[in-house]
Amino acid sequence: MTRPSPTAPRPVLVEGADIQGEGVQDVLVVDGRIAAVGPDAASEAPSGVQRLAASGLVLLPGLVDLHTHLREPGREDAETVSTGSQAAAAGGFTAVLAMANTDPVTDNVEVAERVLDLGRRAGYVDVHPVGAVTKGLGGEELAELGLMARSRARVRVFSDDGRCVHDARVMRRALEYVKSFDGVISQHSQDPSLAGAAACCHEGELSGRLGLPGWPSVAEETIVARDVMLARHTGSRVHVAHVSTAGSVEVLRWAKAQGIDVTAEVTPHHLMLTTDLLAGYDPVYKVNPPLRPTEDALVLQEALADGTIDAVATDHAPHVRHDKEHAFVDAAFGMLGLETALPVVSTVMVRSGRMGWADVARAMSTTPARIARLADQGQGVRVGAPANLTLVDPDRETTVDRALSKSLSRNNPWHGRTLVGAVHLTMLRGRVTAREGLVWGNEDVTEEEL
Ligand SMILES: NC(=O)N[C@@H](CC(=O)O)C(=O)O
Ligand SMILES: [Zn+2]
Ligand SMILES: [Zn+2]
Repeated sequence: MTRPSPTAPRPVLVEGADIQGEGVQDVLVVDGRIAAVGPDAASEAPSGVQRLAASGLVLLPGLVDLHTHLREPGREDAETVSTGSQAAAAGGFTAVLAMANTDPVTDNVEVAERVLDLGRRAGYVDVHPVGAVTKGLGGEELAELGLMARSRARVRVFSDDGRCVHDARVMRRALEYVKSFDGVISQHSQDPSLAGAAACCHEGELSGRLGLPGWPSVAEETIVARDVMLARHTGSRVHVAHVSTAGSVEVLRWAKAQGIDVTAEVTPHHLMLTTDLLAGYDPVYKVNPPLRPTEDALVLQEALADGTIDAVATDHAPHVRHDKEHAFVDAAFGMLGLETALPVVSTVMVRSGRMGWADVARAMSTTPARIARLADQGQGVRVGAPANLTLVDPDRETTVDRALSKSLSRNNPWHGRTLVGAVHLTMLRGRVTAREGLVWGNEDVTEEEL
């Protein structure tokens, strides 16, 4: 296939796609923006327009991931900004928030701008660095929150993810601080005194039987409850990362009813994979927070459908083989997610009738873009919006093959599973970044073209 032009892309006419599942329309893209939607789009198309036959496909606004681990700087053996960005584009994403638990930690302007620049150079998706809440993720001293916010990276999302900001006083001060520039704290909710570093299996009958250290639901729920009260007290925004329990959903539902400014995300794996998978001690299923029982997964699905949970976020967490292939208790926490997120959501939420495609657009694009205050993303399929678009084949079945991933890592819990709904094409500001497993970024462009 000829490579789509990476710069000054040709005008594109997307013909006959079902827009967010709400009706078949043509969409004209000119100069990286949506120029027309509807029956007149074809007649407004300039000569030389590239036609993209899209009948039978669903057109979504480009997906936005609030929670991605890109591992650069520090663990470029597991993932780089470039390889993670390629996986993101292949998965239908046009923007990702890159978590701060890198080495060095993204707790200052220099690292934040470095991640931003690496993302721009790669050119597959917009990469927005998340800033650490505390220096070195140490949980004690606040990081350069204001400086990161005012830097070129315009950081708005702050998180010590991987660790919980467990000191209530530190959390309160962080919330007060980010309020001045409309930032948000994304919390990894895990009370370390209730679920320590060794905790790796949902605490219940199975953890006892398997002899694995238990990670009780209440270790998440007490932090969620505390944080919504701190958000109420400070009038600031708190975001709950990877919600995994029915009790957390109850707290969120209550907090939202009070008007507290809290948002939450759920991962595809917590929607679909459950504790019983740990019975084989396969470390590919070891993740933080742990996979929960079916009852929790069902409540998470309902809460996503009714909006109590605002967004889907991948928590894409690549790890090299020698960190993952250990006895269960010693293996690293985390699993890949960027390339399977849309197919999993399609399978669990759309095929089941729990959500329509417009709901998917909300949970995977519009709302995450709003939470992260991204100006250029999540604006929907409407005239004037930047042409960040994802074409989905809603009926295509694929059996996941970990060897085909763009990620450098292979810790893929979906390997061998058949999912219904696949990403066909991704477009970033009018430029095709992924199509049927092929990806294009700035690295494919010569210096002259740039
Ligand atoms: N989710 C995980 O199990 N691991 C994440 C950290 C995190 O999201 O807490 C990682 O950085 O590997
Ligand atoms: Zn986390
Ligand atoms: Zn994470």
